[in-house]
Parts: sequence; C-alpha cells; structure tokens
Amino acid sequence: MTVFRKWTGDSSMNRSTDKAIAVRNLEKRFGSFVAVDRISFAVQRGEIFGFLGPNGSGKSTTIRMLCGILKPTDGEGQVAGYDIITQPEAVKQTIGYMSQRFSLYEDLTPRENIRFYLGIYNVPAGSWKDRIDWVLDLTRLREVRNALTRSLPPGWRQRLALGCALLHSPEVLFLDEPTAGVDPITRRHFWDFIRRLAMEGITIFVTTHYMDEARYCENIVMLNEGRIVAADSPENIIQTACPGRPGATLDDAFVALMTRKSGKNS
Ligand SMILES: Nc1ncnc2c1ncn2[C@@H]1O[C@H](COP(=O)(O)OP(=O)(O)OP(=O)(O)O)[C@@H](O)[C@H]1O
Repeated sequence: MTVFRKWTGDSSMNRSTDKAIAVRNLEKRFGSFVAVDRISFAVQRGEIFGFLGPNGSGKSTTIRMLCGILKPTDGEGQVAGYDIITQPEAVKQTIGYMSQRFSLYEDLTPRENIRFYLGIYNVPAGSWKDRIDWVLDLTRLREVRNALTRSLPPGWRQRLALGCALLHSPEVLFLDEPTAGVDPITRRHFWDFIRRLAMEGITIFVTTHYMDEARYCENIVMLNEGRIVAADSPENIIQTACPGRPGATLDDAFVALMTRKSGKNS
C-alpha cells in the first residue's frame, strides 16, 4: 500500500521548493536568555534529518519556530517553501507534527481522535470517510477503532499519533522524540515506516536521544546550548569528532561534542 496518498492536488502555489527546510541565523531569546543562537541549516526534500542535542539545548524551541507556532526574535526560515514568519498558517497546513506525548485525547477512541484531527487540519468533509479508512489500515488499528485510546499499549498509541499527523498529507513531518517510552521492536517498526515515508518524498525532521536511531538519518545537526556544534552525515560527524578512533560510535561523537563547553549562558 502506498503510505502517502494525497487528498488534494494543490501544489500549484508559487513557492521555492528545492529545499524542504532552510533557516538562516535563526534566533530565539526568552528575555536575556538565548535559547536558539543564530543557527543556519538546510534540509533537502525527502531527506531524513536528525536534530540532536542534550536536554535544554533548544531542539523543541527550534521545532516550534519551524512549525509556525513560535515567532523567532531574529533570522529567517522557510518550511516547504513558506516563510515561517510571514506565512505561519500556510506552514501549519503543510506540515505534520508528532511529539513524544503523542497529543492524543486519551478519553476518545482512535476513530474519534482521527475525526478530531481531520477537523484541525481542515481536510474537506467529503474526504473524511476515505481518510479514516486509509489511516485505520495504515496504522493497523481498525479492530480497536472504537476502544478507548487510553487502553491501548504505547506502541499502538504511537501508531495512532503518527497516523493523525499524516491525515492531511503533509510535505514535512516533524517528530519530536517520537520513540520515547516504546520498546525496541516497536521502535524498529516505527523506523521502517519512517523510511518508507521518506522514500515517498516526505521530509522527516526528527529529534531523538537514541543514537542508534540517529544512524538512520542521512544528515544530522547537533545542538549544544542553542548553537550548532556539528552538521554533517553521521559517519562524517563520528570521524571529525573522534579522530584516530576507528571503533567510535555516534554516541562517542555526541559525548565528545557536548562536553566541549562553550561557556555560553553560564
Ligand atoms: N517559554 C520559555 N520561556 C523561557 N525559557 C524557555 C521557554 N521555552 C524554553 N525555554 C528554555 O530554552 C531552553 C531550550 O529549551 P528546549 O525545550 O528548546 O530544549 P530541548 O533541546 O527541546 O530539550 P529537551 O530535550 O529536554 O526537550 C531551555 O533552557 C528552556 O528552559
């Protein structure tokens, strides 16, 4: 089954579409505290892109700016060809977002959650039945569609949350620690699915604390105290951060890069 099936043929808007994401000198201050410090990077369409960093390094703040939810204090950015500052509503309609909390209503059934998100994403009512069937098959949740979401195991709720994030056929999918709290087999299935999405042209922007998962990414940006400390393929990051250590892993590279203190905000 094709994972990604459009319900609308609208790709005619005048957008520059060579890059899925492009940011330049993006900054977010909270008062005098600099949470994101003039970062620049680009993500190609259909790429799986990892955004890594320790707690508090600015990952979620960056995602919130890229999703058009939080206004940057400086810099600029485009997502799916839309300006994150002047066209935040267009950005929101073009992206999917899934957080580690899954953003589901636990007291609703999967079917009711899906209907809720169809409304949020302004999917035309005429397509709803089709989309509900599509997502129930995609997530393999048809048999439990009328159970309470609260009663489902974490891996099932994860599939439902991902399905809801795909209902409006987004061009860019933001995944903020999507596998936190799920078991290794479920994580493996999740990543198989993410790779299929990317092969169909969806751009994946993912944060994770699991370095084995980060190896699935074609390119990675590592953030520390709001600043980019590495931006490259996983292999190149390892080589650069751990020279002369042939068996070094991405974990080793992460630790090496994060322990080089910048002294910022201290
Ligand atoms: N609304 C806010 N007001 C003040 N400070 C904030 C606000 N939102 C985030 N911060 C601060 O900005 C910094 C970056 O936070 P952010 O949530 O982006 O980090 P993160 O890398 O996503 O961390 P985690 O991995 O724990 O989710 C933190 O020090 C956080 O306390």
